[in-house]
Amino acid sequence: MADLVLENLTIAYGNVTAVRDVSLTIPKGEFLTLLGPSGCGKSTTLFAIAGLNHATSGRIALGERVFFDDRTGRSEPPERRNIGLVFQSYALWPHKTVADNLAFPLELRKVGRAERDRAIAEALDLVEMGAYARRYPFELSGGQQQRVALARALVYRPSLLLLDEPLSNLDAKLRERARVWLRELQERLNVTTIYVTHDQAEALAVSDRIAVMHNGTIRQLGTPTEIYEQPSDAFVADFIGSSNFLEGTVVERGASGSRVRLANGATIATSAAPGGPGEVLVAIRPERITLADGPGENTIPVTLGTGSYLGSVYQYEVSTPGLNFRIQTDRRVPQGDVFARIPPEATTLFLKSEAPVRNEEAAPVV
Ligand SMILES: Nc1ncnc2c1ncn2[C@@H]1O[C@H](COP(=O)(O)OP(=O)(O)OP(=O)(O)O)[C@@H](O)[C@H]1O
Repeated sequence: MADLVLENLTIAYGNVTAVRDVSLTIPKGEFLTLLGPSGCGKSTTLFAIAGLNHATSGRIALGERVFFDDRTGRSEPPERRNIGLVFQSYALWPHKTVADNLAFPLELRKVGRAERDRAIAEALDLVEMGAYARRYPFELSGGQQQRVALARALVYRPSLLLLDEPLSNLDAKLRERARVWLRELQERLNVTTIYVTHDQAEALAVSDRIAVMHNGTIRQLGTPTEIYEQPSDAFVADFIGSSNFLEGTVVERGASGSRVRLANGATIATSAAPGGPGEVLVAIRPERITLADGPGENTIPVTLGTGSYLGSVYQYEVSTPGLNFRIQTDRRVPQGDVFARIPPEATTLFLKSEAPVRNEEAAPVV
């Protein structure tokens, strides 16, 4: 089984280092997503694997086949890497029919006519576009064009499939359906796939593993559950889903849990604190905080403020002197004084010095 291995990959454009010292092993058949904010180096990494840009240093190999190695000076040209690529823009040739779009990469590979026709029919069937072979791209919807682009990337049976935001031109509903369909197809073909997106919901839904990138480095590599439930640092906790970061000071440390005095003076039980200074951020997801009728274990009095309806849940701003955070509930709650319970097992502690830059999302006020 051929694993794709990136070793100490660094890619610079002049004095901008877009990717720094990235190492990653992707087993055969895995669906791995590179996820991160704009400019974090996702596409640069993908293009280096495809051979469309030149890595500065490091090594890229698929099993025994070395695509790039700066120590030996080896750099295989893109057309020899046998990689299927799909971009956000689809990049179909407008003057060629669907079948001719698929024929082109096979002609480049000098595949004979009979074999070519068979491969085209098979690839179009895979993406459920068999009936559209004679149409031109402008006669297809966005979703259909995206399927044709995928068929063109699969028609020569690539060893790797690289997808750069392939669904971002589709509307939200179609996009959701397309990702389920894409994942099913990828599993059926068992083709190793690297998917680039900045959409965390998409990444959580389709991936075997996610590599969360920031400033050209991988901040965390793990399954969607690991990334969501056990973020390795405050950047990941903030970027994936939504997190509150409550400032506090560790007053008691234990192997399995700590006690933290929050900025409002209340002391709560939390998960274990990191080593280092006692100033911490207690990260907790808004949906894990519950409302209680009165005081109790790990419960703090708060004032419930503005509410937003997010479609499936209600989100409220809550405050207590020195602390502001958000909670989510499945029912509408009147504004006023309430008690918020913070389950210790739902907290993750980070050093205060790691505080992320916040991105506030807008939602309709209820
Ligand atoms: N051809 C180039 N010349 C110079 N700098 C570049 C070039 N391509 C990318 N960069 C820079 O490299 C960094 C990483 O860019 P990259 O396109 O890999 O980011 P990305 O994570 O894919 O972002 P997006 O989600 O916006 O596509 C950015 O700072 C970008 O400005």
